[in-house]
Amino acid sequence: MAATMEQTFAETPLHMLQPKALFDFASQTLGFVTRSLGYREPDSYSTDEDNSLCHFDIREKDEESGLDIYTLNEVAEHETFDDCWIVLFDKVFDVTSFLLEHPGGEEVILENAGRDATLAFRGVGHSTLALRALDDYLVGIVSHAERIYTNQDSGRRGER
Ligand code: HEM
Repeated sequence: MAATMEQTFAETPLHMLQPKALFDFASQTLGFVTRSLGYREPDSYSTDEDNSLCHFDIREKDEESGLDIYTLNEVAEHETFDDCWIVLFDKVFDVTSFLLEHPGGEEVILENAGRDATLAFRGVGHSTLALRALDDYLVGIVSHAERIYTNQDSGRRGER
């Protein structure tokens, strides 16, 4: 519904208003104008998912895979039972919902929470079933400079 101005202010000449009333008038006018221009309180931005104007996705994507790029520092922010990411073969996985499902128990994954778990993962000798299960938890790829396995030139390091 369109915003409307208070009737009382509209009917009273400005010079007749007391300071308090003048202040109210000014803040109402400002509120009216800002709402008309589409301004909303910052809190309301997150709840309005339909408004695409308020949705910014500025994360860089990997050209080759199309995956979101994360630095290892960013991955390290997700190191708890409620928010657990790990890195396997340079890919980033959000395994939070998998922790309690993991046949090997949640502890072994939590020991590697927020970090590269490739060596631990490979050490167990996971089955192809386990490898396929990874897809469900993929959220991104490690930044190019920090990749160990998937850089095209990683095998040539040290030649220069
Ligand atoms: C998203 C990541 C992971 C997935 C999807 C996954 C999946 C699985 C699956 C399906 C199994 C059953 C055995 C098999 O099929 O290989 C298993 C067992 C196991 N996993 Fe994982 N796993 C993950 C991460 C890890 C990590 C990071 C570790 C760290 C050490 C780990 C350690 C184990 C262990 C110790 C077992 C038990 C092996 C046994 O009792 O024989 N897993 N995992």
